[in-house]
Amino acid sequence: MSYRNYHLIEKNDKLKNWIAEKVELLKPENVWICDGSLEENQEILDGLVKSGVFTKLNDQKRPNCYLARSDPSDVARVEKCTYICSENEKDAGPTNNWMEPNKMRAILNEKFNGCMKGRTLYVIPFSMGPVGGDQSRIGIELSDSGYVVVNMRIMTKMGKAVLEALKEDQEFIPCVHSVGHPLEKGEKDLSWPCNQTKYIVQFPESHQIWSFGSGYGGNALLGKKCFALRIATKMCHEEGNALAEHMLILGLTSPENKKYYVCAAFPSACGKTNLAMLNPTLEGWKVECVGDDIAWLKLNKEDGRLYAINPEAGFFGVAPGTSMKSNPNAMLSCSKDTIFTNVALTEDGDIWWEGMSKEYPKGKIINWLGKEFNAETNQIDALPLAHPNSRFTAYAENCPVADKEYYENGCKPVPVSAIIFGGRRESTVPLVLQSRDWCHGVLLGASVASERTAAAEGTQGTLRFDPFAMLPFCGYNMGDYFGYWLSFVDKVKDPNTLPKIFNVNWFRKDNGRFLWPGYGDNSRVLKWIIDRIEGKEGSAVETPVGYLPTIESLDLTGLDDLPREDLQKILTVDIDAYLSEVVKIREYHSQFGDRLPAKLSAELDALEERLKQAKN
Ligand SMILES: Nc1nc2c(ncn2[C@@H]2O[C@H](COP(=O)(O)OP(=O)(O)OP(=O)(O)O)[C@@H](O)[C@H]2O)c(=O)[nH]1
Ligand SMILES: O=C([O-])CC(=O)C(=O)O
Ligand SMILES: [Mn+2]
Repeated sequence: MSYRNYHLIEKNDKLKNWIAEKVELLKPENVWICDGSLEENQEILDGLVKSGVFTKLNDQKRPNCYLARSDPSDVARVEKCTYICSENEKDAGPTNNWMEPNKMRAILNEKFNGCMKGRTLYVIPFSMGPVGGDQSRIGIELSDSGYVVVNMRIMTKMGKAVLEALKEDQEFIPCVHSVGHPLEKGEKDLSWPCNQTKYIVQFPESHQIWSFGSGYGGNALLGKKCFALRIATKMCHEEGNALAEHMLILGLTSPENKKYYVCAAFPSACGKTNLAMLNPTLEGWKVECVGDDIAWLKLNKEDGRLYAINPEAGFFGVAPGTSMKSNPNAMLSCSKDTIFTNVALTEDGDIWWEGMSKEYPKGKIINWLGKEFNAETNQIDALPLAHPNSRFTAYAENCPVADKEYYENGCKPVPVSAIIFGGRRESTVPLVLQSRDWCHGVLLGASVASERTAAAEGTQGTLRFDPFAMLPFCGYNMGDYFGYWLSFVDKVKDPNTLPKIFNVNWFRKDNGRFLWPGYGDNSRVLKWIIDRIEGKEGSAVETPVGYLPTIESLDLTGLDDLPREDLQKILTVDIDAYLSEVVKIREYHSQFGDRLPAKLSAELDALEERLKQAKN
């Protein structure tokens, strides 16, 4: 077996043995230990272009950018094929697919046996969080996909420095990934090899990850959803004072120059990236981006506060709908050094997607499937030009509003003042509300429901519960996870040191029209949240579902066009709608049986009681 860069692993016996064992199973043609250098990256990129996987974009327009088109069947996370294989079925809980670990291991052994024939096995050492950081953790991904290597180099801290930091007795998370398409001698490769059979498997007790058959995003970039969420949730629960969450982290500076950090959990494709880098329409306010998808939080026992890091180093952002108008900072983040997946290619070698501009670009366009389209002839069978879940992979540090204080000082944990939950809800849920206290806030998280999006397979638009926006990402029983969240109030001397909890909804509609302008105007809601944190008098009214702003307490300067009836609609609590919501939440929670914390049921009962009283 020929190894490239063998010296990088030579001193670590545990790592060396693990790799050797896997090489025997996977049977690759050769092994490439990634050092993470620019030269190495360029070599892999050039190879991907040569083999037709990548198209290099126009260097004048998009320096150092590439386009990949996936197989049409491999465009999103596959939740049906995602498993939590705990020893005990009950520990995976009713919201996860489960299979007996031994049975799954037998399947995986069969699937992975020889699956890398004719291919290079890349060894990808990566750190989630800054290399050597207090809250950071290390993983090693084995993959037969060059696409995965160049994406992991953007999404994580990847390469030699990680191996140097990894001590022999230190834990690393072993991640094995294959596209599941071995090559026989002389067989020509596909531009996006994958397998119709897919397995995305987490073994929570032994902290192992195995992924087979897909090359796409959350299925294949194993540092992201598999490690930083599914395995990390389990590790945090074991340790007892940390959380791994599907949350953005933003720094918010007020006109008084006071800085606050806010985390927000919304389900996939429900606005995290947009909120994380928003340009406030309110004068004097500044938003800086720490992270747009995942937060690792840790309780500091001394001051009773939660401190957050972004375990990722890049954005894997939703492309459609992103424009210089809706999210200029995301557009600028992907103006260079970016990998685009499943977007359209324009005649001048640039990219395009629905919502980037009102009009189609001129000339010949190649859609995400490789089909030709022209604005003049307008063949509708080539639409949409970009897949609804097409994505850009961009360096966080290329974001114009990347939080300087954070990124230029070694990514040290930041103290969190507020946690926001939210989802995509046409009706019922108001623009913003504050929880009564921590436990009521946990109920808000446990009750998040959202209309389905393109980020995962399934019928779009139908409502599904997605507690804490973690439904596809919790690595253990979600009932236990609710209990764990509740327990934080008992871990601190004064509950006031914990972040205040809020719920938002940017997506209320009336006859198909959004009632709230959203995007940069969401800064008005952030300002209200700060007013609440600072205890500003008269900023809220108490309602059965929590504290809501009055129209007067929202800063609407410059929003004269917004009809006041619309505002009234999104700031009113519809008691009857909430009463039927309570029934649905209770039914949803009942699946957790004896793992549902009594304290959470009591919170829900109390909410129902308050609603009933308001009705009478
Ligand atoms: N109406 C409205 N749409 C929004 C708003 N914020 C985001 N969106 C749209 O929601 C979609 C997804 O937004 P993102 O910010 O990419 O979602 P995300 O939560 O980061 O998604 P993942 O990366 O899948 O976890 C895009 O089409 C946005 O244009 C808003 O305030 N109002
Ligand atoms: O995991 C992915 O493929 C993309 C993502 O951020 C999500 O779906 O939440
Ligand atoms: Mn996400």
